[in-house]
Amino acid sequence: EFKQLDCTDKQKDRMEEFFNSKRAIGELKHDDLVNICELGQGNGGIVWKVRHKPTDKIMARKYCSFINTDYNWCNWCHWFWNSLSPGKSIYLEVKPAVKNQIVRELKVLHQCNSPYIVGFYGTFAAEGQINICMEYMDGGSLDLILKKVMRIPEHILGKITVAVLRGLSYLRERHRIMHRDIKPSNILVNHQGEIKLCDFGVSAQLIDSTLQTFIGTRSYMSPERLEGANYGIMSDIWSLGLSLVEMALGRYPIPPPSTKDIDDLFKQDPNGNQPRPEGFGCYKVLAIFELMEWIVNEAPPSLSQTHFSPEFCDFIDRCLKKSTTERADLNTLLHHPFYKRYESESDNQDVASWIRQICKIDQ
Ligand SMILES: CCOC(=O)c1ccc2n[nH]cc2c1
Repeated sequence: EFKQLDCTDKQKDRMEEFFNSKRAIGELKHDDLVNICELGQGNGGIVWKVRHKPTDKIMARKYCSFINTDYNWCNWCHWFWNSLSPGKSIYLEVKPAVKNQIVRELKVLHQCNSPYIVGFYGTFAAEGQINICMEYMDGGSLDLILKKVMRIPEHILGKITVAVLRGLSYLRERHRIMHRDIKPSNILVNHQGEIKLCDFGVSAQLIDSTLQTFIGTRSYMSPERLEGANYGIMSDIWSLGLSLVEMALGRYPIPPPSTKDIDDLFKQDPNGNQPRPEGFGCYKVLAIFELMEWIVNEAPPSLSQTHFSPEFCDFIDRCLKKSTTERADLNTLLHHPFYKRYESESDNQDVASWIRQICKIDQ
């Protein structure tokens, strides 16, 4: 798979362009950045769209929010309720020495350069928070895209699959790390049709300082990880499979919707680009612990050939095997017919026009 780590000329040009803008920016300083608007709740912090005043460059800045551990009882209650809110993970307060270690470890992000990984401008500590400045992706994350359309069409999901598998390959081959948190909100897109991963676990200390409690109402964690067993890249494969089913159906697929529910969804809106009505798919949302029991004990979700190609259905089945010995590994998936069908078209103009139409980005 080393060959697929090569980039097309267009990708090389884009990466060269990014390096040049990064060099022009130089050392990032807190006072050089001005907030424009909030982009979303990343894992462990809020993500802002910011402008770098000296160069006018637009970036995304994530604050890693820490809480102070010298909390008294009421802080603890605040922390406890806060940590149960969807989508947020809470970092434990770390001593300055440990915070410096996190900033040091995050510097590895300067070496994470791939067309499938969101660009990194730098990290710095300010006002007791760790800031991570990244490339701005004007299409946002796929969970936000999924709120604008009923579901994502299979040919777009094919391109997303190619980008995620290449991003995972890059992280494994060049940095010997897994992602640890593949899900729609950590896959970003832009109006040029680029699809990139963000929020991967590059800093071991930052991971240790993050409460590994089950945050929020959904879990993309694999059965083995939920059971506390050892987990690795195969856990990312499960998360990819679950994310693809959610984006293909337009709703979190556990508990699995009935065949009739799915047929109704597709009858209502065959190509799935109607905006999602309020209370869409108001199905029984399982409590987080019920959900995790379901993932560990029940059959995994799957797609039906009524609405999806046999290759896509088989790809999903291979990703969502509950046993890691049966689950397909990265190399197997890089040779799967569903991946092969999309790996050759590299310029993603179909993705670009789809994103522009949904996000009403002209150009
Ligand atoms: C909701 C979580 O969003 C992020 O973590 C994130 C990271 C980098 C980005 N660039 N453009 C948008 C971004 C969003």
